[in-house]
Amino acid sequence: MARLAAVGVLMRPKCSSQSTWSQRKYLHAAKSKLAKATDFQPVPQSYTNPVDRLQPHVQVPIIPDSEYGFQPSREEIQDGASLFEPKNTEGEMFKFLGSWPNPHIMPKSDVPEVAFIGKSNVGKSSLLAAIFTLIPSLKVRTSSKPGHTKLMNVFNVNDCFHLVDMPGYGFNMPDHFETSVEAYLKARRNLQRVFMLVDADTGPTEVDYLAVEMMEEASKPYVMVLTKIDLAKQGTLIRNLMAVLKFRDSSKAHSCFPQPFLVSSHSGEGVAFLQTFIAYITGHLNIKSLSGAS
Ligand SMILES: Nc1nc2c(ncn2[C@@H]2O[C@H](COP(=O)(O)OP(=O)(O)OP(=O)(O)O)[C@@H](O)[C@H]2O)c(=O)[nH]1
Repeated sequence: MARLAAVGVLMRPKCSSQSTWSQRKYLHAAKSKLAKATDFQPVPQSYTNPVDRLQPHVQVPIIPDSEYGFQPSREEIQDGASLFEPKNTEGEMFKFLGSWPNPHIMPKSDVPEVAFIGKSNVGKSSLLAAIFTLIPSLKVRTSSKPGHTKLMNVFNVNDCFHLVDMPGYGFNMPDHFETSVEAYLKARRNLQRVFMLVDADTGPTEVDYLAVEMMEEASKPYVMVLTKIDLAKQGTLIRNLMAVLKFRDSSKAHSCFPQPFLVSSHSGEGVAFLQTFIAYITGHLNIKSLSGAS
């Protein structure tokens, strides 16, 4: 728990060697393997943490109890997820606020914001669509074509917080990526947490580590989220989860929340758990069992 408390407050100084995104992108040959639709077994949406179903297949604790920062009860997860349910039939408290290419022309706001970042096609827009699944009036556009999301799309949740869908990096990333995403991370004052999405089937790639560098340089706290867990075979999922944990334990991950999250936007697994975490870190859910997980 001490370690979790530290992550909440301890933002290390910026790295001395500051490289720009465009420098980084040339360092990287983005040739990630395409996710294969093997072993697809949808599971019903649940109010559990998907890590729990992997644990029986691993001899050592995947995440030791001492490292768990966020372990809400089933009732607390139901409460957290209910924040994403419309309070009236129109769902009018949920709004698409707009799209912007850079943070300087975005309307200023005091409402806490969380952003979803990841490489092209990792499933950012799909995750937002899954989060808003009970709000049919709120359409989030997804595409199988990588690099579809070019602007920063801001959604208002119940006037409690904003969720921001960021342009993807890597293949077909927009030319203005540096002036949009990098500038947003550095300039946006109400940004509370970045959700760094990684494909569960391929695991973290070089280009993801470059994005992590960007967040470390901006001193922004981030959380690792493995997406498309319905596509990854169990062994692959465990291996890639371990890779994320190994990275978390490295000297490069100062601002990383210790507990990764697992989701499938198609089957819904892990979505309620993630919704609860968002509700919690933006200050809209009181979880009795937690003290230092923010
Ligand atoms: N099986 C499966 N497919 C998914 C999941 N999430 C997304 N996809 C698919 O992956 C593709 C890309 O999803 P998007 O949500 O558009 O990805 P993105 O990260 O917003 O993409 P960019 O616009 O390129 O940044 C789409 O064909 C989705 O249907 C998932 O959880 N499971």
